[in-house]
Amino acid sequence: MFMNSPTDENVSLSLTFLGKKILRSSSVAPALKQRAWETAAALPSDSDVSMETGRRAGRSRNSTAFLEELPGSVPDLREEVRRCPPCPVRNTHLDRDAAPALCEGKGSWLNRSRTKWTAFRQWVKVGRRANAVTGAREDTQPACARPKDWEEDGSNDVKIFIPYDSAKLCIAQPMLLLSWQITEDMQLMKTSHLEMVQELEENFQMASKQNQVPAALQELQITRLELGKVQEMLSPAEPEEQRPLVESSGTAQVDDTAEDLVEAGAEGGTQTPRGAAGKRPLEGAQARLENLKQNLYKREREITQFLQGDADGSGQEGEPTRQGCSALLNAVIHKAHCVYVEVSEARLLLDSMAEENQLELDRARELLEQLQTSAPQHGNAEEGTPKPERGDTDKEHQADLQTSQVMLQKAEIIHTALDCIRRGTRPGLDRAWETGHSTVEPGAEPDQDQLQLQQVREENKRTTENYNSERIMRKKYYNMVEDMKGKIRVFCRIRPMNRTETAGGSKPVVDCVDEYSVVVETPRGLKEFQFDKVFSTASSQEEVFQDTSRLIQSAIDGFNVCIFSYGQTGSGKTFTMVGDKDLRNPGIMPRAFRKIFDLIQENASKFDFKVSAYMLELYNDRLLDLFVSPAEAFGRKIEIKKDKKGLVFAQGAETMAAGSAEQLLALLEQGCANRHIAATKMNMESSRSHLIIGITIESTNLTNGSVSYGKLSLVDLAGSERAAKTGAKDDQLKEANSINKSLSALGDVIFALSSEQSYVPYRNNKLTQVMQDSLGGNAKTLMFVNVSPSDCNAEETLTSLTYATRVKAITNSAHKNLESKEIAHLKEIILKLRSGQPLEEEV
Ligand SMILES: Nc1ncnc2c1ncn2[C@@H]1O[C@H](COP(=O)(O)OP(=O)(O)OP(=O)(O)O)[C@@H](O)[C@H]1O
Repeated sequence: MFMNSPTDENVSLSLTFLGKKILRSSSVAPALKQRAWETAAALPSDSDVSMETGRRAGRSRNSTAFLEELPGSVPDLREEVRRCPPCPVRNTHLDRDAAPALCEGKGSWLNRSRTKWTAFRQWVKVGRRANAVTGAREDTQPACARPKDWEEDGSNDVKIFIPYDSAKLCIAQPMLLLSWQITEDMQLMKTSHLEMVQELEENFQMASKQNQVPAALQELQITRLELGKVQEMLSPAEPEEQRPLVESSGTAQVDDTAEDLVEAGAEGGTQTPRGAAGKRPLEGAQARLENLKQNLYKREREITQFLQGDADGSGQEGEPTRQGCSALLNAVIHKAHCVYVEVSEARLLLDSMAEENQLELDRARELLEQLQTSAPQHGNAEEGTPKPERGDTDKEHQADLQTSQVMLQKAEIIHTALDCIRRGTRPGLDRAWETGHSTVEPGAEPDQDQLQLQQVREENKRTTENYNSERIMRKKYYNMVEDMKGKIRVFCRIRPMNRTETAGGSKPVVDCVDEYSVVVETPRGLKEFQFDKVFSTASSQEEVFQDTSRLIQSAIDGFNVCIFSYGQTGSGKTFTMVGDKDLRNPGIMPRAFRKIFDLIQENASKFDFKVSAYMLELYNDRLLDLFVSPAEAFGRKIEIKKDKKGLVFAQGAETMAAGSAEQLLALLEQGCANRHIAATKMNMESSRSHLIIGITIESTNLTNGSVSYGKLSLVDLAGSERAAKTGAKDDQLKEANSINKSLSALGDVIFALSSEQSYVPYRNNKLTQVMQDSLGGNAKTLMFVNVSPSDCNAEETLTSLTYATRVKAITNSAHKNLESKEIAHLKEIILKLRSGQPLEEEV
């Protein structure tokens, strides 16, 4: 290729060729290829080079920078070409001179090409070597200056003729040249990297050497601080001058010198002059530690002396302060008491030590008593025996006395210490010190502070008791007022844990705080509920009934009374209302029957009573009469109606008269036998229906003839249940759905009543229809909310208690169902006329 016009582009192309890039064949005219390779070494001036560089930078700054940086890049080569004399490979004549054999056709094409290429490279090297010899810098005049005639030519265009076959090699050679150059460059880079790494290592070593001393000092400073803290802990009442030097030297002095540290470690805490700088810092720290150890031993000795009653050294220098010892001793005894309480082995050990000590104490006291009473009797010595010298005997006796006193003191101190540890009480050593006694009895008179503390404690106790009793009274009166207002009363009963729950690893989470409050442990903390009465797991059936009996009196007096139990399945509703299966623990119903007839008996001289009862169950949304056989019951249609006074009655159900409690009990047993009961996962005898017993008590006042109608409704609701928990399937699932539906309807009624809504949805379910006169009606109502104590039922328990809290808000309007004598007489006449009976003439 030949470029006559040295445009930038052409220069670029030709230099690119020289600079190890292969020319693109498309830019080479085929005709020219045939002739020769011609390179226009444009030899641009410096300004041209900079212009060129700038333009390229505009196009691709990164690539340009890269080319300019690498040896053999475009500017490099340009410079090289500029410095060197024209290439001698101008034409094939050179070939002829250099290797005539080749020119004469000897040698292969490849050999000839190689020779020419070698000549070209030698020409390039000449320029480099010349540069190296003169040490010329790039910006100075090149050592291998251009021949003068060349400059005189005034032509910058130098034509380099490369034979075509050489050019072919040139096309191949740049690759070799490139790889060679890259290898060389990489070698250079590697060398420089190694140098850099070495330099960095040296720097790092120097820096770490510089840092080493401060780091060590810092470490030692921290050690000193820690030691200072240890000493502080060990000697709370230590005199000022014994405090660790660290306090005075400050905490952030990282640049402390080794001398400072030696100072800190000086023996006995006294300062060593700064001149003692030959010691190493660690030695100073060790000395300090040694000093601390010595202090600790000293303290231990002092305390031991103190405990042994060796107060002889009082007033001596270095004696521990009384407060310090007392505080420390208290702390030790407190810790020992904690261990005694918590570790059974320690308890055993201390108890056995106390027993041994007691024996020792008794022995020591006995011995001392003997010695005190048996003073040496010099005159009574038996005849014939040599009389000891009076002075010797006295001395011996005195010595024995002293020894036994010491023994007693020792035993008493140990006794005090053991007693304090066992009881966790503060030793009365301060008082012993003050009074000069070395021993203090466990029951020793407390000091003024203790007396005050005792008084405050007792006062607190009294105040708490007063508060509690007042709180209970307040609740009681509040309930009475609520009762008078007609509020439904709610009792809560917690049943005991059953075997399944205990075996399953459940734990109780429900507890009664007092007789009006119950708390449930929930994941979010304790939740407290207040009721008119709370019965704990320990409450008996009798106790539960006692609070209920007042209502039975109301029924006798002509009020409409309803007692019902509500709660999760298996929570103890039937147990509360009916009792256990064989009625060894009768519940409210049998007890109520007895109570009715007891009261009737009591009032027999004033009233005439008639008692009748019906017994229904609501099973799968059907009301069934329990006084007839199940088969017959399914054939009957029972409807809930209301009389003129708003009292509910069951039309179509048998009503049985009862003249005694036994008759009523028999009826109850008969009814319960007909009731639907089945075993579920939650309860072996789960009631699958709601049980409703209505007992009507008609009482006629024998004095004025007035008649009152009291009604006692006793309802044992079926338990709310989750099918998954009870394992209910098929028929049981149907039963459970019906139970839940009716309870939900009851919930709606309770919600409407408690929120005083104008419409109460009694008619939505047969259960709510039956209970209409008990909830919000003309009744005194008592609800039992039965709960399980177990954590596995905690969710249901919370639901039940929340439900029951709502019920408490409902107000009934209870009033006596009373008729005057006249009305009663007129009613009787109407009945007789209707039935066609003759009317008796009144006298
Ligand atoms: N206070 C209690 N003391 C001793 N045992 C009790 C107590 N309460 C309940 N139980 C026992 O727990 C079991 C379940 O009680 P109960 O049948 O009364 O539950 P329930 O609430 O009526 O259940 P369901 O709604 O399924 O009929 C019974 O064996 C019962 O004897």
